[in-house]
Amino acid sequence: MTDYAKGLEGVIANESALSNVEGAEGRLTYLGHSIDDLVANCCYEEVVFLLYKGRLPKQAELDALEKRLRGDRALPQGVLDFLKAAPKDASPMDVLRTGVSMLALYDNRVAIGEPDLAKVEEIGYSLVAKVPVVIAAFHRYRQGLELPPVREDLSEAAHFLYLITGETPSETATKTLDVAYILHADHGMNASTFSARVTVATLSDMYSAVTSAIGTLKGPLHGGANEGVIHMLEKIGDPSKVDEFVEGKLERKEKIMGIGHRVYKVLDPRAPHLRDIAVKLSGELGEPKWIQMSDRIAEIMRERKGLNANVDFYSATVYYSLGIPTDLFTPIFAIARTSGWTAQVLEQLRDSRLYRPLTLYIGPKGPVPVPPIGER
Ligand SMILES: CC(=O)SCCNC(=O)CCNC(=O)[C@H](O)C(C)(C)COP(=O)(O)OP(=O)(O)OC[C@H]1O[C@@H](n2cnc3c(N)ncnc32)[C@H](O)[C@@H]1OP(=O)(O)O
Ligand SMILES: O=C([O-])CC(=O)C(=O)O
Repeated sequence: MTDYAKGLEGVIANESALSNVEGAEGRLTYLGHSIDDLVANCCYEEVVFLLYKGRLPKQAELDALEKRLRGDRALPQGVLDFLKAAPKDASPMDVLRTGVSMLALYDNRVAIGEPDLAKVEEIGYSLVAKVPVVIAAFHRYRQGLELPPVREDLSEAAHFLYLITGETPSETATKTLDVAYILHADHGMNASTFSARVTVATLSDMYSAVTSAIGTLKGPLHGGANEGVIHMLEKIGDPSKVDEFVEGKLERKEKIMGIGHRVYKVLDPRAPHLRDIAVKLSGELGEPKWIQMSDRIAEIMRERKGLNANVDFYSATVYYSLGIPTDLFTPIFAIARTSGWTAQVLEQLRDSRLYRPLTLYIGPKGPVPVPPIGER
């Protein structure tokens, strides 16, 4: 049998200057800046600018970007009507996927064919501004509440927390979510970004690309793992039960959510940032058991399988500690990753080639006869 890279493992599919995932070293940089330095010195909006423009903004440029994003938060009435009418028990990721697709219907900048990059960039910024509002609006409506009036005096992280709770968030909560946004913004040729690039490389449009990406992020082997982590911790219930639970999973050859990575062969460099925050927040809440259970799971998996925690493992406890409902965890990942998806779509369009790999055909050799239907 011809050898091939199942799941495209190890295959280089394109060039990118945006993020560098160094799997053996456990390093992640955006445009050469380490995520550690970005978390220490920047806000999420600076990272959005970095991904779009290839360099960090000066103060006036940051101010202009913030103004632009804050001024682009209002949703078309048709999308608000859909969010209100959507089944209350729908998955927020499904609602987001449809909501983003619907936004295209109200945007006359959308065009297929040879792209107008300036317009595609405008749509990208618009999605960075609107994706959080789509999620928050659905979350409010499903509880029978109104969406609080959109505000222009709050950062991206603060505004999302304000919309879902109706209250101006604390500085700690805002800073926590801002750091999570920075850490989730971009990550090389991950599955959802790949979907976005494949879609736009047919010269389809930005909304189609981000819709594809949302559908891809949702799966539990990708962004959906953060919700799986909390479900797992709830099921385990107590630190004394961790060993038995993990051993059972390993015996049955089942996956532990939030553990393992296709590229990182050592600890995911985003995980320690999120763990530090999770330790602090769950301690403040007087609920250290979540982090105790997480740490023990990570320890067993390291020892038994040589596998480490990924970004989804501790982000789950961070969001839980902020009081965010579990089914908004993956949508929050989508909010942050919209910056990376849209920047990568722009990068794709600047030097695009259709993605079209091959299949190793393993079906019947044929020609297989086609008898009339009554004779089969
Ligand atoms: C943001 C993100 O997308 S980060 C990833 C989020 N996903 C998760 O956390 C889901 C759990 N993790 C996984 O399923 C995997 O580690 C993946 C999908 C992330 C990457 O996996 P792949 O590179 O495809 O490795 P693959 O699934 O082939 O696993 C290789 C081996 O490690 C084992 N393994 C990998 N991850 C896990 C896990 N989480 N729990 C138990 N075993 C695991 C596999 O069973 C397999 O073992 P075997 O060789 O004995 O059969
Ligand atoms: O890179 C990947 O395969 C998955 C991941 O960690 C991410 O998208 O952040």
